[in-house]
Amino acid sequence: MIEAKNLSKSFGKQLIFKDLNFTINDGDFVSLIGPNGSGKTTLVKIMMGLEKKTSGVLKIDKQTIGYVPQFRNIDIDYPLNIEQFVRLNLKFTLSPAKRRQDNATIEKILEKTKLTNLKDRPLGLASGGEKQKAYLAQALLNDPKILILDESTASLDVEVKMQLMDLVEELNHKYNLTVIFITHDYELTKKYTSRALFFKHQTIEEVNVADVSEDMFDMGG
Ligand SMILES: Nc1ncnc2c1ncn2[C@@H]1O[C@H](COP(=O)(O)OP(=O)(O)OP(=O)(O)O)[C@@H](O)[C@H]1O
Repeated sequence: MIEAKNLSKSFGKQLIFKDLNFTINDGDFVSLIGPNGSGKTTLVKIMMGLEKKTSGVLKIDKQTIGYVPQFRNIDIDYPLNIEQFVRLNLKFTLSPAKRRQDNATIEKILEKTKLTNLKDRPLGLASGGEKQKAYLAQALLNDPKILILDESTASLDVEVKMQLMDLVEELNHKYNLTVIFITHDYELTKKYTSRALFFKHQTIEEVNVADVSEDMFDMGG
């Protein structure tokens, strides 16, 4: 469970948000929506311990968080294949027993993310959706209880976005994985998320997903 009480953040004199109060329960599939610059990424950075809050309380049960970034293309000559890329998040070990365990973990994760048949494909030659699945697999490596998708579907084709989200939805259902989805995508918010937290005027408001409207994603700030 994640619980914020009067959580505030400023960068110098710039107030980003003030007195946020919300709870995210285990197994929730929540979207964080709102205009550019409203503080969505800043909030998840605070959750991940990458950024300091200014005041208030943020309680997160001691649990690992997986993070999937926005899609960025990877050069065609990137040296690793999909399996090697997913392995990057493993700690290097010389212990044969630990290596066997790691191999089993990798196999399981590739299966979970439906990458088993693609594991030898050079990442640079993989499609956009396959690359995002590889990032997802990496994020799942340490068995997180919370998965943060930071605009992870942006710049993917509609069909590919849906495939990635179907997979995330399956993980959410099967493993009660909490999903926090930062997005500017109206359709995906409606289709996949069960709760929406709307960043507006330096605060957030819980909105029924049925009442989410396109203007809430206004890019104008
Ligand atoms: N390290 C930093 N130092 C100073 N200002 C920052 C820093 N990080 C973010 N900001 C500012 O904080 C504000 C909120 O940024 P943030 O990235 O959290 O917004 P966002 O809602 O995720 O935006 P977007 O939808 O465009 O990704 C912006 O004005 C940004 O410029």
